[in-house]
Amino acid sequence: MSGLFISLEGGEGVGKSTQTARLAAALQARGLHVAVTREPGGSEGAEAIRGLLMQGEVTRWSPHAEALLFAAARADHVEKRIRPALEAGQWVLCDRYLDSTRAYQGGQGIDDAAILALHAFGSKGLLPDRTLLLTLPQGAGEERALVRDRGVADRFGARGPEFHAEVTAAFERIADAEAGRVRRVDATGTPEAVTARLMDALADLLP
Ligand SMILES: Nc1ncnc2c1ncn2[C@@H]1O[C@H](COP(=O)(O)OP(=O)(O)OP(=O)(O)O)[C@@H](O)[C@H]1O
Ligand SMILES: Cc1cn([C@H]2C[C@H](O)[C@@H](COP(=O)(O)O)O2)c(=O)[nH]c1=O
Repeated sequence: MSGLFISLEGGEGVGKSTQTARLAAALQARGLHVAVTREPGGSEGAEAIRGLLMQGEVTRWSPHAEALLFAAARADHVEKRIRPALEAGQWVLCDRYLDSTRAYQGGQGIDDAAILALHAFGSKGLLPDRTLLLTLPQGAGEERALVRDRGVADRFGARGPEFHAEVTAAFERIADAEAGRVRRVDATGTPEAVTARLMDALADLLP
């Protein structure tokens, strides 16, 4: 039996980690077996690459090098963690996945076709069954993240508002182009309200 693969996407601080945990609990309460994971990371090798990607100066990696590192981390994560969980019949909830590369590295000029080619090579093109795109008014997520991180941003959070606006626009383009896979979910309001919307966006997949 094969499980289902769900990714949660969106810009900085929109509530993906909060909602990944809440959604897992809601699905478990329905008797489903759920594996929770995240990117970059999720396997031993990918977590090591995460350290390289998240620390240091904004200019530590070029956009091309970054795209390769994310693809390498994802290849390990898919092989060691995601595919085995799916093959064991689990629902895999992943906090960020391929669409984050398309939005963040795409937003720095890396061609979408090149990112998809790397994904085809590294991860045999594995796509989520459903992607939940959390949306907030521009800037609201970055503000939440700034409060959470007490003003100390990582290599990506430290970039300016224009960059984050481009990331949001890229996610929107993906959602428009791949409406069968990607569902937008309003991330305003209480965590409880957002989880209820996420469950609605999965209703057609639930047993
Ligand atoms: N519905 C909500 N209302 C208000 N605050 C929230 C809500 N959901 C999450 N938060 C808070 O906003 C901050 C960012 O949430 P979270 O870490 O889940 O976002 P994220 O999308 O995973 O962030 P990142 O993009 O940095 O990984 C946290 O401090 C969290 O407690
Ligand atoms: C998967 C992925 C992530 N990023 C960026 C987006 C975020 O700023 C960080 C991850 O931080 P988080 O707090 O764990 O969300 O990495 C990216 O640029 N490209 C990617 O493929």
